[in-house]
Amino acid sequence: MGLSGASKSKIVTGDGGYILEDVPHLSDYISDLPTYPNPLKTNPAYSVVKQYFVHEDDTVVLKIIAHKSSLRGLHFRRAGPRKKVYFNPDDVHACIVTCGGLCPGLNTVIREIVCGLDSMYGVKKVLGIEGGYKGFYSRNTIPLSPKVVNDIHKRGGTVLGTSRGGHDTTKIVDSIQDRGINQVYIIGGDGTQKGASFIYEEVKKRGLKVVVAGIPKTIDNDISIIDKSFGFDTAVEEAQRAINAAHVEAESGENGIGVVKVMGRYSGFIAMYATLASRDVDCCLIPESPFYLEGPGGLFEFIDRRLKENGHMVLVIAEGAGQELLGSRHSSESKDASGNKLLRDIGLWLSQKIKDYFSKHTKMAINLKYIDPTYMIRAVPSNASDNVYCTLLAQSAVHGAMAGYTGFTVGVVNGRHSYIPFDRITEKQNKVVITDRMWARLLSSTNQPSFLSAKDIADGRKEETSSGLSSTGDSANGNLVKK
Ligand SMILES: Nc1ncnc2c1ncn2[C@@H]1O[C@H](COP(=O)(O)OP(=O)(O)O)[C@@H](O)[C@H]1O
Ligand SMILES: O=P(O)(O)OC[C@H]1O[C@](O)(COP(=O)(O)O)[C@@H](O)[C@@H]1O
Ligand SMILES: [Mg+2]
Repeated sequence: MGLSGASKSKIVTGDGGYILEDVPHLSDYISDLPTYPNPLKTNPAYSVVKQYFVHEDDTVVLKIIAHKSSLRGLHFRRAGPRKKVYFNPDDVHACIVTCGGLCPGLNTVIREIVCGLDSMYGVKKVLGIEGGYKGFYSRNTIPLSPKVVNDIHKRGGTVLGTSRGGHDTTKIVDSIQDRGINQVYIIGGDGTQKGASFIYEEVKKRGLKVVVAGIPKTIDNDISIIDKSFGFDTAVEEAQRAINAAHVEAESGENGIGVVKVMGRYSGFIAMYATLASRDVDCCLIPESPFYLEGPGGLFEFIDRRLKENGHMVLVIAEGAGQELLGSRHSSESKDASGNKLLRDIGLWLSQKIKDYFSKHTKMAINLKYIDPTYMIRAVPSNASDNVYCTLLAQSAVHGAMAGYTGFTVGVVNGRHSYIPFDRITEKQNKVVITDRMWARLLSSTNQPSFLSAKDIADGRKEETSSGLSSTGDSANGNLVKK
């Protein structure tokens, strides 16, 4: 096996086209670090475990579908406890920060980092950074202990507070250094993980023995590589409530139309999954699938037909869908503090357009109810399965940090917890692939128009092939399956 140290990423190659995209380790830039036996070995709770530690060569494959002639392809380091740790638990001073928008499960991840550090490794010093990245240099900190975080998983939001913007690498690393922090746990989405990568680079430049570990968060499920982000299931479940309400309203009125807007800036996963789960939805509109309103094959024609057939209909729209139809707003004011494009309210706009169309062009009196549950969906506590998921993610992050790995995001890849380099996580966003079988399943469940011409479909296929990623068409979650 050869190690290519020239590039930014740590690539290890092996036989049969095997590639390990490894994560950095403290020992890459600090020599002669002392190691300690992992205290899990003597932890009575873990005495039942047959194999205490993850083998140091264990890796997780990215491409799970293989052919006879397939290369073994890209792998990531498997997460989990290691035989040796690079920190004496008494010397650990950890901190946790949450950044970006809310997401169900944030408090669970905070809780389980604190409890995992304490119960598995005996680490007692953990600090909560208030209010996101800017909290490192402008806000207070909260000492966190298992007692302090005991009940927080039952609450929505984040007990630490969060924010957008304010990422100042120098000030953040100064604060880490001044406080003597040596493990930094950063919970946040794609923007946050980019920020975490800068923190890691600066820490390395200063030669500090500080681990930087990311835990990916977003209800939009738009983080690539990982199977699914925590809180997504909860968000979909919550979106169902709004869809149910819209259906009840629509069904009860004459020519009732229920319009529900859900989050999803660039990716329509919440809308797609909520639609597939509900079966009451007649049309689902997502950012990845452009649509048009008027003329043959347009949305108005479809709504008209559905109302005549069923007497009511439910439409679910992701906030990022159809933005091009609204026209652009002055670019100076259209970004948030983190640089994310601010979107106009497509749900409200579309509802008005539908009302206008029916009053001007038909004799049909419609009864439209617009429901916007966006913030309700992400402000709830995580459900049972997300709670367990958050616990495992937090523990994987703790194991990685104690083992001296750094510059990584922890994530589940094909069902296995893995350590993924920051750059890999942030290089592109996860999107619904509308030429994939999952979107076809949705189209077949709603019977809505695809709004695609034969040329659009052919172009989409060409694009996937040329980007080196192609869909097998049968992925379980509607993501690309990398070949
Ligand atoms: N390219 C970037 N470089 C450094 N920091 C970033 C970058 N993008 C976002 N951030 C920081 O990450 C935090 C969260 O980003 P944001 O985009 O709001 O949410 P999310 O992490 O959920 O995508 C903010 O404090 C922001 O300043
Ligand atoms: O109003 P806010 O707080 O900026 O959040 C809105 C955004 O939050 C999200 O739910 C998630 O965004 P992040 O993952 O960047 O936090 C987007 O879908 C939505 O546009
Ligand atoms: Mg983001």
